[in-house]
Amino acid sequence: MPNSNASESIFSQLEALGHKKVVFCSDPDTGLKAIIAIHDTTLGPALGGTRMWAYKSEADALHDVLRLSKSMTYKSAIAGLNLGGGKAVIIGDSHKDKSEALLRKFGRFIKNLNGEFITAEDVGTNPRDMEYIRMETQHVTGVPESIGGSGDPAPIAALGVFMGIKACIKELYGNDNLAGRSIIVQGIGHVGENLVKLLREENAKVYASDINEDSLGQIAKKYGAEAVSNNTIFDIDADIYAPCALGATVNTQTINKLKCAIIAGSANNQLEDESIHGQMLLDKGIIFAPDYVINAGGIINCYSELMGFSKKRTMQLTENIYEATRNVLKLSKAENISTTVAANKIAEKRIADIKKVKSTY
Ligand SMILES: NC(=O)c1ccc[n+]([C@@H]2O[C@H](COP(=O)([O-])OP(=O)(O)OC[C@H]3O[C@@H](n4cnc5c(N)ncnc54)[C@H](O)[C@@H]3O)[C@@H](O)[C@H]2O)c1
Repeated sequence: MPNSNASESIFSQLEALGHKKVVFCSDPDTGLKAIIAIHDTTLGPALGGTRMWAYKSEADALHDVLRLSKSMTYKSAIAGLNLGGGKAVIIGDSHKDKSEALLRKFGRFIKNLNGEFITAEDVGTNPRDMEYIRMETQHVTGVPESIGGSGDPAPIAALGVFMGIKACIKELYGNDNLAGRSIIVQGIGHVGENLVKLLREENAKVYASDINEDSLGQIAKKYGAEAVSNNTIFDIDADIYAPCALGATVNTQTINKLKCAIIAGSANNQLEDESIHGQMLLDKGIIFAPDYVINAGGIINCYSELMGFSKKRTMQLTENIYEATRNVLKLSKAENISTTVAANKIAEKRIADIKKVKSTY
């Protein structure tokens, strides 16, 4: 998790990122220490996951929740959802410090926000935890399917990434057929495996890598992908690199090695430095599908759960990621700006436009 600038005042941090509200939740009885950050609610209630992490300091936890909640505003805006951006962090070790009482107490804090913030699972939390939160508040998504939830978001997230990849292929080659195209998928976890399946169904050549060699071997065999070592992926001459494991894998060192023409994957915050590496990719002519644009399937799944949409409607909304990605690539080309800057501009324009709509009571 990124380190904070602890010396900066809390209000100047909120002002710098444009947050409207931050709630500190403290309950010594259950050991709960949590921060809920609401970045923007122009488009709708602020939705974002609850991350449980053993932060080194409270300042680091605040820094993380502010950064993550802002990116949720942009993710929902560009996906065309009527949701604002928010996020919560619970400070603690998810393996040792989690309890029913802690999660239910946290649910009470969410309840007190009267729907301004809605949560979901994230790093360190799971559907069972959401079930506990649900015992205290309606304002939670990602509960198990058996109690009316939308279930595992990974297949939907993978579909969104797949549509984003197709949009990039279309931009470069004039058609979006993946047959015969080659792609490196780094990280064959929940999203990565579903992505490999979709790619292989369209006869793309898939190079798969993962640090977990056992599951890599099994998954590669199951879908007819070629298993490759994580150390060699940047030497492979493939059309597309799909980071589906960790953030910051796109940096000065890897950009200089990379042979691919397109980067498009599910991992959050793929660029080590958004402005430096976004510009580097633009200069090198590598198409970068901004992660928050193409990995929006997870939030679309949550939105569908809230709205009571069918699976079919969820898939349709996710398929719109194709058009959203095309629009980003077109603006990037027209204005010679990085795709990240282009995506931010589109998201900010939608928020500004809807703010005007909402000015009439
Ligand atoms: N699950 C979702 O719905 C969803 C939605 C949006 C974005 N994302 C993002 O997509 C990424 C993957 O999510 P997931 O749910 O599939 O996670 P996951 O934990 O199921 O899978 C991650 C995989 O990456 C592998 N991995 C870890 N470090 C690696 C490395 N250095 N090199 C190669 N492989 C490595 C792990 O072994 C694991 O198999 C994450 O960044 C996540 O934040 C996930």
